[in-house]
Amino acid sequence: MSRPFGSNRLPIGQFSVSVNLSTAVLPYVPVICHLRKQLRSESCAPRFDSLRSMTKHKLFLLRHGEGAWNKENRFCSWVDQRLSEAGVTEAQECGRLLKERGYEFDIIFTSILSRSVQTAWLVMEAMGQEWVPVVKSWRLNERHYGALIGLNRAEMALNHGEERVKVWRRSYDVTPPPIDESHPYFNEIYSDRRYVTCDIPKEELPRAESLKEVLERLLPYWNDVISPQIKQGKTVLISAHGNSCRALLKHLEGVSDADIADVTLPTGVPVLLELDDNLRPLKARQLLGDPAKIQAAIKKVEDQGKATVNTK
Ligand SMILES: O=C(O)[C@@H](CO)OP(=O)(O)O
Repeated sequence: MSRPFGSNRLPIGQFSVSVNLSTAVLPYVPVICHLRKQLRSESCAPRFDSLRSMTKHKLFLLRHGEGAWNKENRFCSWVDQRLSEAGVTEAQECGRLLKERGYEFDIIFTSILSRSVQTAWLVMEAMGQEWVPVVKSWRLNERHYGALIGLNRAEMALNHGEERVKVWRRSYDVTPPPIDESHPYFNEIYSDRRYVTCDIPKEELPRAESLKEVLERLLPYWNDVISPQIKQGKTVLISAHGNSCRALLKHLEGVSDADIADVTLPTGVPVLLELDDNLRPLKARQLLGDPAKIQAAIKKVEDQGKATVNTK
């Protein structure tokens, strides 16, 4: 015998009752249709997007450990200095701290300057994660300080005033005078083999950069290479420089042109950013480590631009 559409027998204990499902479900049909429509509708999509976009990604930015010229208070920029003894210790301590807190990296990006590569190695060694792939690009290099390269900041402050030096060091869109062939470090920089490995011809590499110009050369690399890795769920460490990290922070956190002048990063202190799926920060950046030591280290970097400076 054929059963009428929608009718069924519902077991209730040892009995069963005949139910006409179409009658039982009928009052809920408008609600079900509404819900189905809502789930499919455009207006529903952003709600799901915003849920999805809450997914947390951890991104770590690290300014390399102290380099020899940080200690001598000279603009170092594209001159390839290795870490000082203190810089080696800073990088190792940074690695130990990250290990203690249980962080693990899937990929590391560095500039092509030795101090950022060396820092990444020391961090990974201290973490016991030496196997993690390291990818290098000139686009993460320190800002090109042009003709200021090699000069002593305190002497510059004496000759040109502290304000002028602060503008050169920390403003967003002021480009220092360009380096030219007569500069004592011109050949050392532009005849270095690493600069023929770049994704643009050597002749097109910068001769001086504002922070804005750093961001402009860094952004394509961030968008095309680094951020897809983060979106795939990888935990990324960027071991770079004071100003390349500041440029990226400005971009990710939407820091204003004026406020970025007050952002200073100390050497060897990891900065943790928690990002959603659209790579927007979910909370304020965290500088990891002892807050008092971090404050003192920030002050030391800021004071480098004073006319009299204690570099101890
Ligand atoms: O010397 C440089 O290239 C940078 C730091 O690495 O200097 P400043 O802190 O003055 O931007």
